[in-house]
This record gives sequence, structure tokens and C-alpha cells, in this order.
Amino acid sequence: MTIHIGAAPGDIAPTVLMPGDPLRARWAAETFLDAPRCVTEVRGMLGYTGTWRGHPVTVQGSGMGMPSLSIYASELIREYGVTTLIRIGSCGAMQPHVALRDVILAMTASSIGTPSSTILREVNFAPCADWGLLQAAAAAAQDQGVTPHVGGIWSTDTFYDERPDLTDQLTRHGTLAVEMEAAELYTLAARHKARALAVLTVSDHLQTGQALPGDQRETGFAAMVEIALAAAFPG
Ligand SMILES: O=P(O)(O)O[C@H]1O[C@H](CO)[C@@H](O)[C@H]1O
Ligand SMILES: O=c1cc[nH]c(=O)[nH]1
Repeated sequence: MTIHIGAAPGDIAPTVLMPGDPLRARWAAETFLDAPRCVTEVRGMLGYTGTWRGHPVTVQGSGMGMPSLSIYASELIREYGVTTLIRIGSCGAMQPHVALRDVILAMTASSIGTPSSTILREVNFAPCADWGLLQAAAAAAQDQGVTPHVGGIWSTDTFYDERPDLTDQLTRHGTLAVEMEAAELYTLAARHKARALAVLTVSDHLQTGQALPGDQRETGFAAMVEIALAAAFPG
């Protein structure tokens, strides 16, 4: 057990899928894993462990935002020996060619700062996905008939944005979508020699104002879960 995760040692798999939403964690585990069991519910941040095609997998909610993700990812890596972390998140599209429900594989994640900025200090670190996972996810998506968008995303601390000028500049520079965790996940993975990737589904469109209802953000994103699992265990 750690401060924020109640699982016993050995109850967390080396491969973890991380949605922000703990109820999406429960849905993903119950839908895609064999013999899923709840291994932690500290603070209601649900975690489940089961198997996928014989491989042990944990699905652990991360909460919203980089400080929350940082707590769960740090404890998973440092205390439970997790080596592969794949975020399965929702995001807001920032480009006209990206549509609602499209899947995005985040190659890099820009930010103003992450919790790790305090140690990186003046360095503008470039958080990037693990190449093996990214390549496997792109192949898995194609196998499933999904054409993913692959490129840079924006990890922000503010869902309710008061700086439209920032969004404009990031959009102008090709940023595909906005979410709130990937930059810190990639930075922590780099520091601890783990592998990380963010597989995202578009739930909102910043340009059209379209938005999916809450229940679909919880249970409507099957393609990204299947892509994440296939990327973790290719072949
Ligand atoms: O759907 P999740 O994984 O929570 O991700 C996105 O949704 C939340 C905001 O609604 C933020 O956590 C953002 O990153
Ligand atoms: O962080 C997020 C997640 C979904 N949609 C957004 O606009 N922002």
C-alpha cells in the first residue's frame, strides 16, 4: 500500500492503463479484462487488475490534472514497479481536420509547466511518447480500422481557459488537441526509465463547440482502450 493506492504488493500489474476518470477505469476493466477485481478505492480513485489475452493489466484512475496524475504515476512506478503506463483520456480537438470521437496518439505534449518544472528549472524539456508504444499503437489502430491522428498535444492546467491567444498560437503551430496530464506522465516516465503513451479520444471540439455528454466520456471510448491494450502487448 501507498498513501494514495490501497493495493497490496503484487496486486498491480507492470502495465497500467490510466484514465483520468475512475469510473472509466471501472468500465474499461469490466469491459476488456478477464477476471477484473478492484485493487484500490482510496479517495474513490478506482484501480482494477485483471488479464488481457493472458497478460496482467491494471487500470488505474489518475484524476484530473498533472498534480493528481503525478501522485498516481509516481507511486505506481516507484512503489509497485510499473514499467508501462498508457493514458486513455478524453481531449478537446484544436484542428479542423480532427473530429469528435477521433483517436489521437500524442507524440509530444507541450505545456506552460508541469509539476516536474520545479526540478527542470530553466530547461524547456520536451516530453515525448515512448517510440515502441507509439509505433505499436499506430499499427494496432490500423489493424482495427481506425486512422489515428499522430502529433503534438497541449497539456494544460486549466480546463476553463481564459487565454484564447495561447490556444490560437498552439493551433497555428499544429497542436492537435488539449488535455491535462500527458506532459507530466511523459516526463515522469523519462525520469524513471518507464514507457509511456497517451491515447486520446476527442470529446470536445474547441472550434465547433461540439461536446459529448458525460456518460459517453465514461463508457464510450472503446477504440482507444483496444488500441492501448494492443500497443502494450503487440503480436
Ligand atoms: O477524460 P480524462 O482522462 O479525465 O482527460 C480529460 O478530461 C478531464 C477534463 O474534463 C481532464 O483530466 C482531461 O485531461
Ligand atoms: O482537457 C480537456 C479534455 C477534454 N476537452 C477539453 O476541452 N479539454
